[in-house]
Formats: sequence, C-alpha cells, structure tokens
Amino acid sequence: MIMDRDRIKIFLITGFLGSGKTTFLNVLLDHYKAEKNFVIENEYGKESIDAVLVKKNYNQLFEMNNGCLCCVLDDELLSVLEELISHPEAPDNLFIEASGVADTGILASVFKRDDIQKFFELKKIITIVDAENIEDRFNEVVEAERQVSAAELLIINKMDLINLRYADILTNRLKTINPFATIVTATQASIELGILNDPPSRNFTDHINSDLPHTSHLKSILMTFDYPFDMQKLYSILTVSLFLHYHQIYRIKGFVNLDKEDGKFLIQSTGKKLSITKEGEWPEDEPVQSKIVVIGKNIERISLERMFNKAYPNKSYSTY
Ligand SMILES: Nc1nc2c(ncn2[C@@H]2O[C@H](COP(=O)(O)OP(=O)(O)OP(=O)(O)O)[C@@H](O)[C@H]2O)c(=O)[nH]1
Repeated sequence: MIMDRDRIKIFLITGFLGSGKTTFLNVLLDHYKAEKNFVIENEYGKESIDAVLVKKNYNQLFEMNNGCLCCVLDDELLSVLEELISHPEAPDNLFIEASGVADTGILASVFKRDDIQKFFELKKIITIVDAENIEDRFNEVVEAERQVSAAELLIINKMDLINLRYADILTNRLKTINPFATIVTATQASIELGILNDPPSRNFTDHINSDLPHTSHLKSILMTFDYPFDMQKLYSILTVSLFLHYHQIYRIKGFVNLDKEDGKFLIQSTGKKLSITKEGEWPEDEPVQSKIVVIGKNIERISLERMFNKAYPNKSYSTY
C-alpha cells in the first residue's frame, strides 16, 4: 500500500510513430534496473508488437491495446492505476509508453487529478522526436505538433540520420512550438539521464489543452498471411512503396514468415527506411503466420494486401 510520502513516479513517454519510444523505454529500464519498475504499453492498433520488443527487465507489464491511451482514460488506464495503488508490491517507477498518435496533453491531464496525485507523481513528460521525419509529419498530422507542445523534455532522436546544420534548424523550430521544454539530442535515444531529475521550468499540466479530439484520421490495418514471403521481393516491393507513399504510410510493424529461412523475422519501417531482422524462433503455441500492422493516412486494406501479395515466391499463393 502506498504512503503519501512515497508516491509512484511516472515517466510519460510520447512521440510520433516510430520516433524511438520503445528504444528510450529500454534505456530507462536499464538505467533504473535496481528499482522496481512497472510498464504500461499502449499501441495504436490491436496487435501488440512492442511488448515483445521491450527488454524483459521490468517487474510487470500492462498492455493496453484497445485504443489510443488518451481515448480510453476513463476506464482502462484508471483501472490499471487503481490496481497499482492497491498492489502488495507497488513499484518505484511507472513508465508509460503512449501510442505514437496519443495526445500528450489529454494523457497528462489525468495526473492533474487530486485523487491521482495523492499516489502518483508525474515526474517527466518526455517526447521523442524523429529527427529525420518530424517536419513532414508536422505538416500532415496535428498530433505530432501537440506531442511536442506538451513536452517537458524533448529528445531529438536519430541524430545519425541528419547533419548538424539541420539539427540547429530543427531545434529552433521545436523551440517556437514549445519554448519551455528542455531540448537534447540523441542517437538510439541515449541521453544523460540526470536531466530527468531537473525541476520543471513551468507547471506543464496547467498549460495543457485537454479538450482536443484526434483529428488526423489515421488508420491502423492488421493483416495476416498464411504463406511465406520471399525476402528479396518483400524488401524491394516495400522499399519502393515506402518511397512512393512516404506521406501516407507512417509505420509498418510486424513479424513475418520467410521462404527458405528458419525463424521469426521482425519487419518494420519508419519514414522511407525498412528493416527485416531475425527476432528468434516461432513459439510452439503460435501459428507460423505473418502478422503485419500498417499505420497511415488514407490507406486501404485492399491495396496493402495487393502490395504484400506481390512478395510471394510463387504467384499462385496470391488472391489477386
Ligand atoms: N537510425 C536510427 N534508428 C533508430 C534510432 N533510434 C531508434 N531507431 C530505430 O527506429 C525504429 C523505431 O524505433 P522504436 O523505438 O520502436 O520507435 P517507437 O516510437 O517505439 O515506435 P511505435 O511504438 O511504433 O510508435 C526501430 O527500427 C529502431 O531501431 C536512432 O537513433 N537512429
């Protein structure tokens, strides 16, 4: 049972799709490994891929995939928080990885409530920024800018993909959106973590507009495929599609079954970059079946399925 003096510290991690939130969560879990850490993972879309990618050095993981966290506040999130309060071994830290489209302001406003503040301390609102893609996303998706404007700490991640001159331009752009946040740069979300103990430069939650609905009409489409893909075809078809549809396809994530390859492969894209890497073996209690989530704007299942069907080694598998 939690006493008033040792409230659970909450680190709220937000950032647009694929910016590096899970990467940062793993950095935090490693840093705080001597403490008791619980994690809330919220993915946009029903299929959870992230939970598998979070390194297992947490004490308990809660998955919330029934919608964007900021939209299911009243029920699922609050019931998890209640569970933590009465937990026989309450954690020191709660790391919340919000979905890539979550409205940070709406989410942070929960922790303004007196009944919540009694047991939880919102230690830091951290927004991860994908240095390579964020400016395009500002123009396309209103949630990307809202996440930046509600941050206390902005981490410009993926510095290896941009040059220093552009980093300065981007930093200035971020300052105009959010002049109050501390801004740091990183590769693989690796930062000097002492900064998390800095006091806030303003009372952030007082400035947050928590009444804005989602307006970007993003879609998350989950597809399953029973036949193995050809690795080379899959790679080249998706690379071309990501190049052509960069302003529509924001994230591909999933596990694939590949022809002539043993094991389970992780496929993911951010921006125009695609990677397919071996992730381990297929668990015995799981069907050997590719499961892929595509998130974007104005995307249609039928066109996506047609695209993936072209990646079979033998066209006879295809239904088109
Ligand atoms: N080049 C480069 N890639 C990075 C860096 N940080 C993370 N990535 C890669 O970017 C991709 C997305 O990283 P994640 O940590 O899964 O991003 P996320 O924000 O959790 O993604 P969603 O939960 O889908 O929104 C992965 O392929 C990472 O390996 C970086 O600093 N540089």
